[in-house]
Amino acid sequence: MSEATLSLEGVSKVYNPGSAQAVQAVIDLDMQVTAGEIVALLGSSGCGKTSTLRMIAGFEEVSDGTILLKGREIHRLSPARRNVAMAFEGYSLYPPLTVRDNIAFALKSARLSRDEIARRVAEVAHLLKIEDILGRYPSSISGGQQQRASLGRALVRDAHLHLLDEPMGQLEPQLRALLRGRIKHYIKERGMTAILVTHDQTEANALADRIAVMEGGVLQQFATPAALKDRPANLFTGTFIGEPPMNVFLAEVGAENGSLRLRLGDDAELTYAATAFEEAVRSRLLERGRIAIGVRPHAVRLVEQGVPAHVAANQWLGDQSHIAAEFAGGLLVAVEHHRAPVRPGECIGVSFAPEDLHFFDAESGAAVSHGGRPA
Ligand SMILES: Nc1ncnc2c1ncn2[C@@H]1O[C@H](COP(=O)(O)OP(=O)(O)OP(=O)(O)O)[C@@H](O)[C@H]1O
Repeated sequence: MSEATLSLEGVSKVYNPGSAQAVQAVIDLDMQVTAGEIVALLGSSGCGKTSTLRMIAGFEEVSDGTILLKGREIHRLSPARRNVAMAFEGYSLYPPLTVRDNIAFALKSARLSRDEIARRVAEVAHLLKIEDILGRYPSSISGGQQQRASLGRALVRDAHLHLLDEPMGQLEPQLRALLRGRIKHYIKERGMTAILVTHDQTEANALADRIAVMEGGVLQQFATPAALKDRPANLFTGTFIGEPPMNVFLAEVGAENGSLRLRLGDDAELTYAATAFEEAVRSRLLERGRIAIGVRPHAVRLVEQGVPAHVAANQWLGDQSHIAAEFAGGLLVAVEHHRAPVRPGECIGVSFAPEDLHFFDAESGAAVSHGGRPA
């Protein structure tokens, strides 16, 4: 991996420190972003992703920690001196300027030639499908158009780092899907480094090389989309990433005659050949005795000889069936890629292949193993 372009070291943010309204928005965040990478900060509302972005941009003070950009400490510099371009969720376009002049503003300040400015503005306007509103003022265009103008104003700039706060939140799904592809291509072609904030997994998966999952101000995992799905670091990431969410059950672990038994509640038991799990995994499971099992809905198999489950609902979504069934004192969700002929009230058999099982510590939620191998 090449040298980190951006480095966050022990970064924390406390709003209203020392008062009754104190909020710990970001806690001891360590993160390295490599040159040319697109990173998504992903998490639910209030998890601290926007605070993180604003600290990097310089619109929010860092309460503790260090931010380095290309080896230079930037966290005490004014936003203008950081060489960071940001597209704001609230757009913040200059009202007296046309969309064209908004986008060209930073290029004029950087004293680029008139031709170069015109070329770049036209290019980014084409990219974002806003060629027809370049002559209009912010107050006379829609929210979605303002958002694209704000995005254009950031993307057009030369900067060490581009920050995009919910860059497509106002756009309808078709346009969003089109622009995702175009923006990724634009960023990659130019070797730009970008961080985007989103609460939309699809957007993070489509755009980002790596995703930083945050919750309660704490970075839960920072990994590629594939690694987040296949090897979630803890129960939070496991259940947050993936749609429908991962099924989770508590189990008592036992071993006898070369098999591993997982007892789920009073009425369900899973039995596997002990050799399906590496020795290190078996001993970790037996040591704990009680474990949380995670299995993704797409990995649930419906088989006649499976463990019994009672169908509560079966929804056909046009290209897949989502089946919810009462299982081990909870609800199990299974996804079938055909129209599954099962009805509410019916008893079905389910099974899980050992390679599809994720084990988590029942108390801390930390991952123990994935697919039979240690986490
Ligand atoms: N200016 C502020 N003063 C006090 N508390 C704040 C301020 N800005 C954010 N917070 C609080 O800090 C926490 C993190 O907020 P932040 O905006 O960073 O989260 P977020 O994940 O970006 O959420 P959203 O997606 O809703 O924007 C929240 O509890 C929020 O209420």
